[in-house]
Order: sequence, then C-alpha cells, then structure tokens
Amino acid sequence: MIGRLNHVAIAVGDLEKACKLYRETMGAKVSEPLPQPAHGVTVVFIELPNTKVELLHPLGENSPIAKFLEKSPDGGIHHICYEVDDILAARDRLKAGGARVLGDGNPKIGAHGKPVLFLHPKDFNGTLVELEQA
Ligand SMILES: C[C@@H](C(=O)O)C(=O)SCCNC(=O)CCNC(=O)[C@H](O)C(C)(C)COP(=O)(O)OP(=O)(O)OC[C@H]1O[C@@H](n2cnc3c(N)ncnc32)[C@H](O)[C@@H]1OP(=O)(O)O
Ligand SMILES: [Co+2]
Repeated sequence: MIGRLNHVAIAVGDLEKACKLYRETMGAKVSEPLPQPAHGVTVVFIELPNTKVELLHPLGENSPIAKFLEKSPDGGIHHICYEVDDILAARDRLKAGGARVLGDGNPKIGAHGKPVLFLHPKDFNGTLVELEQA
C-alpha cells in the first residue's frame, strides 16, 4: 500500500542556521521558508535527487513540534512521509489494523498542496508517520 518516500522531516530550533548548513556546507538546493499556519510550522524543503528533507520550525502558539523541541533543543528527526495513492482507503485500512490516526481523522492539505494525515508514533516503532496522497 505505501509507495515512495516523499520526505524525512527534521525539527530544528534555529531555522536560518539549519538552512545555511544544508545550502553552504552540504551543497544542497534549499527552498525559502514556507509558513504553514494550518500545521503550526514553517517548513523548508531541501531537494535531493531521489527525495526531500523537510526542515520544521514551530509557528504560532500551539505548534505540534514545540514539545519535541523542548525535549531535544538541538533538533532531531521528527517524521517520515510516505506517499499513498488513495489516502482515505489507506486511512481506513490502517485504522482497521489498530493504528491511531492523529487529529480529527480527516486529511488536511499539506505543504505540497496535497492531502496529508499523521499516524501515532507509538503505533509505528516510535516513528511519527505522515501519509501524503501521491
Ligand atoms: C506541513 C506538513 C507537510 O509535510 O506537508 C508537516 O509535515 S506538518 C508537521 C507537524 N505536524 C505534526 O506533527 C502533526 C501530528 N503530530 C501530533 O499530533 C503530535 O506532535 C503528536 C505526535 C501526537 C505528539 O504530540 P505531543 O508532543 O503533544 O505529545 P507528547 O509529548 O505527549 O508525546 C507522546 C509520546 O510520543 C512521543 N513523540 C512525540 N512526538 C514524536 C515524534 N515526532 N517522533 C517520535 N515520538 C514522538 C513522545 O516522546 C511521547 O512519548 P513518551 O510518552 O514515551 O515520552
Ligand atoms: Co511533513
């Protein structure tokens, strides 16, 4: 059911410093910061030949990554995003298998303009999983 790896997300406390690290030291193609108010984060995409890395920085009062950064102020890998062909079919299959879908269970539009959902890290070996409709 799951398809391509869309991105790996890294939460960072200092977005400018992280962008500079990837652009200058790592020599990567780094986007401008894109505020995502519906998700409580600002994202930066780093385009690699075969996938993307998403840098995440908290936005607004109730950012879902605030606690994560409190626990790991230097940042860390926050989630992994897999593509699926049909996000509602994927959600229903995962729920039937006992996985917890986060939020109200309905997809939101993600940073690529496509529907996304998140699955509880405790149901996936301690890894927060994002699904994005391909
Ligand atoms: C724009 C979009 C896109 O790409 O298109 C995005 O990616 S938006 C990316 C940002 N959006 C999201 O992350 C939305 C989904 N996330 C959430 O709903 C939340 O962050 C949760 C995953 C439910 C965590 O919430 P919160 O930090 O308030 O809960 P908590 O601290 O009580 O955590 C409960 C337990 O899960 C663990 N935990 C928390 N966040 C984790 C993570 N990212 N990876 C692995 N484990 C994690 C905690 O250590 C704790 O374990 P212990 O109990 O063992 O200590
Ligand atoms: Co993401």
